[in-house]
Amino acid sequence: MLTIRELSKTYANGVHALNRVTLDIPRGMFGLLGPNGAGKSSLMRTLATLQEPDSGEAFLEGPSGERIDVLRDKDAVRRQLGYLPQDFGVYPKVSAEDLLEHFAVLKGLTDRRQRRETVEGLLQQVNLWDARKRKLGTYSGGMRQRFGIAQALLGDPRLVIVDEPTAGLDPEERNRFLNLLAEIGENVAVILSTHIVEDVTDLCPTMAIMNRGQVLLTGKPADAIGALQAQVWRKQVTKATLPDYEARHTVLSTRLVGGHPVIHVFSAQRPEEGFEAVAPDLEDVYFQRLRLQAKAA
Ligand SMILES: Nc1ncnc2c1ncn2[C@@H]1O[C@H](COP(=O)(O)OP(=O)(O)OP(=O)(O)O)[C@@H](O)[C@H]1O
Repeated sequence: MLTIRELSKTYANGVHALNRVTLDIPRGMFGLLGPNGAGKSSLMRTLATLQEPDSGEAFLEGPSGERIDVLRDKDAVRRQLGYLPQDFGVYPKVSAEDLLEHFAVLKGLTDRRQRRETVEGLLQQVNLWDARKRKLGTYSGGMRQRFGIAQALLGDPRLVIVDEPTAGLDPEERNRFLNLLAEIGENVAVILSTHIVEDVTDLCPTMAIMNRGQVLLTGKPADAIGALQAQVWRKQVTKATLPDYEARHTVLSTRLVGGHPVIHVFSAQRPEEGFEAVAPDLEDVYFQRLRLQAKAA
């Protein structure tokens, strides 16, 4: 659905935000996972035609199978695009229904009856129908994000980009929001950028891990997890000995369990006495890739 080739971007301050990013993004949910500053927003903004890369290409498959040049044919891309930016702001004194109606006009839905049907349908789809007359300023974070998805879906986009949408949502709102995205992903390509590993584990059939402008891994989460089989080991240690373990081993993560640090270590063999093998998960994959990159630097 979307092919990205060798996209690079260096900002005026010298930061390499994108370093030859190459990705193939199919229909369905695609998780773009990376820590803060990885370059996710730079990539999302580039695909949303809001900023220019220094070099590289990107092509989107159009409704009749035609190739749309994302970097050159911006209007054609925008007609196929729904975008929920990281800092999506709403007018607090306006109702959801009125603002969505307003966005629909901007999106070119000129026929009044058709527009009303679209707005109603979207408010129902994102479960805000009962709250449609309320001012957006009274909405919870999750409701605001669901409103953000409604505006992104105006005009039946084939590509939906959502940038860090679950940050700051409580678990219930987060689940609700992710379920909504999964439903949308049945028909179109949805790129979900996030630094929350579970967002990707729970619902993305394909994914990429990104850091410092580079793609460190791309593929199916299950394959990446499978490749780490029998190479992740766990041990409970003390706070005092933790730095020694970190010096001797590739420590992927440290978690306090009952006040004691429990470490996950990446190693082809049992690192030493007292370590037990654990089934790897996507968090192990994520940290292993970040550690490998740090070592190579
Ligand atoms: N307009 C800009 N000018 C200069 N540097 C920038 C600009 N925008 C982003 N950066 C820098 O580029 C790098 C990548 O930023 P980007 O926002 O793309 O990352 P991110 O993965 O989306 O992280 P976050 O979740 O914090 O937004 C960071 O080091 C950031 O400080």
